[in-house]
Amino acid sequence: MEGGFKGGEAYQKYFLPGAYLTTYYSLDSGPAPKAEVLKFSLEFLHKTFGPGGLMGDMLIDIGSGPTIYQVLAACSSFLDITLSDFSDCNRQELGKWLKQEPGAFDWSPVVKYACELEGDSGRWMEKEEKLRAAVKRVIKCDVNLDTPLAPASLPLADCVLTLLAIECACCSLDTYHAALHNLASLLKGGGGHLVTMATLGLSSYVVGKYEFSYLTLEREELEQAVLDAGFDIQELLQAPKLYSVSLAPNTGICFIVARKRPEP
Ligand SMILES: C[S@@+](CC[C@H](N)C(=O)[O-])C[C@H]1O[C@@H](n2cnc3c(N)ncnc32)[C@H](O)[C@@H]1O
Repeated sequence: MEGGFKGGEAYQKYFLPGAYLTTYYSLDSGPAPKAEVLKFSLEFLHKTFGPGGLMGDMLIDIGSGPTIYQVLAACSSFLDITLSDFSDCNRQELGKWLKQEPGAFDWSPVVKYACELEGDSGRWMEKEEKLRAAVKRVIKCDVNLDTPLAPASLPLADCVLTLLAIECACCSLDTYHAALHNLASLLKGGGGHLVTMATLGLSSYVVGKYEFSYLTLEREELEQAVLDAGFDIQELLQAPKLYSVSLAPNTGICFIVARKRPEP
């Protein structure tokens, strides 16, 4: 990849929410690797947040981007959901869907799949309404700050969710470790959970005509970073699910559910 690390400012200038969504999140374009990754993610999230899974008052999704798939399962088990992202364009895109504005992305195929997993594909419209009601705010975040949600300040959360975002925000393994520590500070001690998903073996991915950097991680590096940030890993799922050789040539994906250790 030319030009090395491309962080938050590149997202502000060059990220195209619409292109990202149609490239990586259109389920109805038939069998495609990206659709398999999305379905696999929805299945993992259903298992994690579905009946008998994680629940609580407050969940904060970090680096939401323009997507809402990641909180479809959680909106039935958390009362107060915060979506957050570094980029203005992504927060605006989220607002379009939440307020049902013209031009909002059609998430209905994804919502229907999530409802199928819950054994109720007929109630997808109610699911969308439930999610809209559960999302209480969409705010700026920067994982590289020791107060990632500043200037907003929220009560400590029961769960921090972050998919495919920290790796885009960090230029090195050291900054990745620091970012996880920053996210740990948003959680209740001794009970708060981190749920994260990273793509393995990826160094960049394409949105539209722009190539964004992605911190290349192996499973062991991800695992160690979560442990070092003060978590005990409760579940780790690695899968050889691939995105696209031309757009995002990864070697697999990895999910982790971890519980924050009690403060010393
Ligand atoms: C690949 S997208 C992931 C979006 C979504 N979570 C998903 O699962 O598709 C990466 C996101 O990270 C955000 N980002 C980049 N730098 C960041 C930073 N320093 N802090 C928080 N988010 C950042 C970008 O704005 C972008 O929305």
